[in-house]
Amino acid sequence: MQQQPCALPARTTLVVMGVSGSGKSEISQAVATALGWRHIEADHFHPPENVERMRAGIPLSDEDRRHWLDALCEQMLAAQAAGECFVLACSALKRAYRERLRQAVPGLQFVHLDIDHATAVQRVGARPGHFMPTSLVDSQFATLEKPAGEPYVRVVDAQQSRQALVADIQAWVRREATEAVSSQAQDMLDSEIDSANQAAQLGAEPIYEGRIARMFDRLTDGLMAVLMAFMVVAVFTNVVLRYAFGTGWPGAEELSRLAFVWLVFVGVASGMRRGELMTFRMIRDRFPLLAQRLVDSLSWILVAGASLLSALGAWNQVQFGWGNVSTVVGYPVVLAMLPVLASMLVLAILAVVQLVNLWRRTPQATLTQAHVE
Ligand SMILES: Nc1ncnc2c1ncn2[C@@H]1O[C@H](COP(=O)(O)OP(=O)(O)OP(=O)(O)O)[C@@H](O)[C@H]1O
Ligand SMILES: O=C(O)[C@H](O)[C@@H](O)[C@H](O)[C@H](O)CO
Repeated sequence: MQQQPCALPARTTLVVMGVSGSGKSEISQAVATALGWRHIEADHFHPPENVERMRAGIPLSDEDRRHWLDALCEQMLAAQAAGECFVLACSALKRAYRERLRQAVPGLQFVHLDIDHATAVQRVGARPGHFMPTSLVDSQFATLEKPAGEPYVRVVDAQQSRQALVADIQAWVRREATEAVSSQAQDMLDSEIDSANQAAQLGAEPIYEGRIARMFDRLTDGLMAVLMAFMVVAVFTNVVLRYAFGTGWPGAEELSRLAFVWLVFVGVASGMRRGELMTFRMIRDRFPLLAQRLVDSLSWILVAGASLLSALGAWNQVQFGWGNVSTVVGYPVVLAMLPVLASMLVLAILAVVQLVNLWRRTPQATLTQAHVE
């Protein structure tokens, strides 16, 4: 059967292991055929001396198996280099042998054909012409270190029918491949989310610290608390008056709207000072350090420019609204423009401060500090 190029990105390598007579050769060949994977028969890579030893009833030693395992590693790597999945039939009796194979092919899967001594002896004895004598079955069991507990291992009862074994192994391989693919997909998704989180994040450090900053924070925090409390009380009072007493406070909506405008603009200035505004750095982070500084500088110049333009607009509105009053309460409408003007001026100043910071701090500090808004 012709091997298909191996399309699965994970769990594409399998060793069918066990003592002599467990059915490695036959079952692994059937599994390889069913999956369309390359079949590698480890017995074909024993040097002639090893075969002669076994024929003579002498168990192989670690040393005898060393070069054989090396040859098997080469075969597995060759299959992988050719882009083929493979099933290797190999006794792999000791943990150290399996580790040697895993070293060459990380993530290698093992199916252990677990068989009892009597069945193994019976099967080996019923194979006329094979070099392996039944006298060596004892030594096979003596050497065997079961793989239970090692990674990517399935133990199956080798006394089952051939069809049941092939179906079981095939299903396990497919399940493992699906799980590996979905966990790879999950990993990719996680890393996408991580990089998205890195791309859009809160600025890590405050722009400016010091006595004035502390005063500014106290002032803005206090102002926001008062505005918030006022809005809650105004809206709540109005609702209670309206539904409980059939009256109302006509100015509540207008004043809470005004408080909201103040809250937003005071909040923007406060958030900017603390470095808490959302920043996007996905593209900027791909530049070398110097280019990052230049991009950051340009970004802060744009922030300063845009803030100044907004301040100018707010100033024009202040002049225009001078003398005008609101319809319900009658407060001067410049009160709604003042927070915009003040906030935009603060933003422009902070942007200039940050521009200076950029070139005064070390490149590393600049890296964590920079905002591209
Ligand atoms: N599930 C099974 N039921 C009955 N007989 C089986 C089963 N699997 C394999 N056999 C038979 O058992 C004998 C040994 O099988 P096989 O040669 O595949 O084992 P092996 O583990 O590769 O042995 P060795 O390592 O000595 O080559 C063969 O005659 C095979 O037809
Ligand atoms: O590690 C081993 O002792 C050998 O690989 C044996 O398992 C034989 O090769 C096999 O049994 C003969 O078919």
